[in-house]
Amino acid sequence: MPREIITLQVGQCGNQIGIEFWKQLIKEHGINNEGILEEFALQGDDRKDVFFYQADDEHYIPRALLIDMEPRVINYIQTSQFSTLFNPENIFISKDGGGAGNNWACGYSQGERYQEELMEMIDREADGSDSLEGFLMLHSIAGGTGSGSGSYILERLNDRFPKKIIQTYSVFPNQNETSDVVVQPYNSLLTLRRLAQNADAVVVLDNTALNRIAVDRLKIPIPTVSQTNSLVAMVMAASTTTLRYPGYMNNDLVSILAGLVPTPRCHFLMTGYTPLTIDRHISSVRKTTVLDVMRRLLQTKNIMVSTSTKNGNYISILNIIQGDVDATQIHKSLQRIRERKLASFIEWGPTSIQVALSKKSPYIETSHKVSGLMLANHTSIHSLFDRILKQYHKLRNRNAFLDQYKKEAMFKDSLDEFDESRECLESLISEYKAAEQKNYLDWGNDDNMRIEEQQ
Ligand SMILES: Nc1nc2c(ncn2[C@@H]2O[C@H](COP(=O)(O)OP(=O)(O)OP(=O)(O)O)[C@@H](O)[C@H]2O)c(=O)[nH]1
Repeated sequence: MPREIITLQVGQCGNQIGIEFWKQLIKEHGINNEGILEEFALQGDDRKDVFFYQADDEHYIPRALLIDMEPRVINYIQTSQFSTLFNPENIFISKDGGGAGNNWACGYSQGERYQEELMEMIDREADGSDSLEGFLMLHSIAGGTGSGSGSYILERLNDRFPKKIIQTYSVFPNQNETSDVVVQPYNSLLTLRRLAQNADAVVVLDNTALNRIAVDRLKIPIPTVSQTNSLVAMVMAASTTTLRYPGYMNNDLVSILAGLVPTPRCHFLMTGYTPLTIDRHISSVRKTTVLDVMRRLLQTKNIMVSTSTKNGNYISILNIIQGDVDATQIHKSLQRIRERKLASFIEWGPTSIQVALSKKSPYIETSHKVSGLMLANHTSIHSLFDRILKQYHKLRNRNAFLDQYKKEAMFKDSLDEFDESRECLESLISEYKAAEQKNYLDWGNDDNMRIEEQQ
């Protein structure tokens, strides 16, 4: 029985990374740009029905909803070579087409305004699955639509489908760039509250780290958006391989997340991938034994979040290893990593690196024997949230750029929404800091207990 997953791509970034994800998926499953299965892929034993369904004419159609408040990116997709891949009924562009002007409040209220149409699309798509497992949302947290409308949709999804998994791939803004979106700390803070409260898992895709990896590891002096997006697509495709190629374990999202998220609030995940390639840029990796791959996945420089995993501890790790590998190599590598103490884990629970061996698509040639993706829950993610909070305080202390927000009903009479979101983020940061302590499971149970702050 397939456990179907519906993908919602929201806003410019969501749709841009979405199209790269689908390009990668159709390649891996031997489906052409129009959705037709290639002759050579007719005998495949892969599970296409998790992410696709077949139309009456046998075309494979992505279980995807393309949502934006301005038409540019979706129009581009509709006039590209993938114009017939998606179900036109699953495309939503707001009637006024003006976008959300990089304003969370405007994006949120547009989500509310168009809720009927949006929920109708989601319900129709959900009714079309036999055994829906959940939703993936792709978006950025810093603009207006992906962050604001994305937040609204997350809340509605949680109300309407309380038993379904909601996982997001959330793009965090590049902290090293002078931002084109001056209010991105506001938008990020408001979105993080919804991600904390309404998602089961958030895969953090950090533009700061993606850029650094493209420059340092792949020697691309000025990476384009499309180049960083192919890194994202690689990670997204790899993180779904165990769902798409049947194996013994990790065949559904529930089992993947059960191992990665032991306490529900700490559900923000990091990724690492090796060996990396984009276009013809290949990282300097020549040798890919299982141990090499697993060791590299633990190096901060390969992790796609701009925090240092040298500080703090791993709460959990899942390595998805693809290639010609047998179980003995995995056991030996795990033993070596333990002996060398290459990963520092939390002390309040049973921990070890979980490994899923997964098939590779037979239709794509790769230059390396073994490749690996790490999905990890690491306490140092709080430093990313700390940075957003600091930037937020800078703006908020001056009450800077609040007029655009006050124009929307939600902020007209009070700015409580900001304060509540700040509290939520502060509490998330405290939770991750507490998770670094041995007595984390007692934390909050005893008023007298103090958690030592680790700077
Ligand atoms: N990695 C990546 N980041 C992107 C992409 N497009 C935009 N971003 C980032 O996303 C943030 C801006 O969000 P957008 O997705 O452009 O905005 P939006 O959600 O469409 O909202 P509005 O433009 O206000 O309607 C910035 O931090 C950008 O750097 C993309 O294709 N890939």
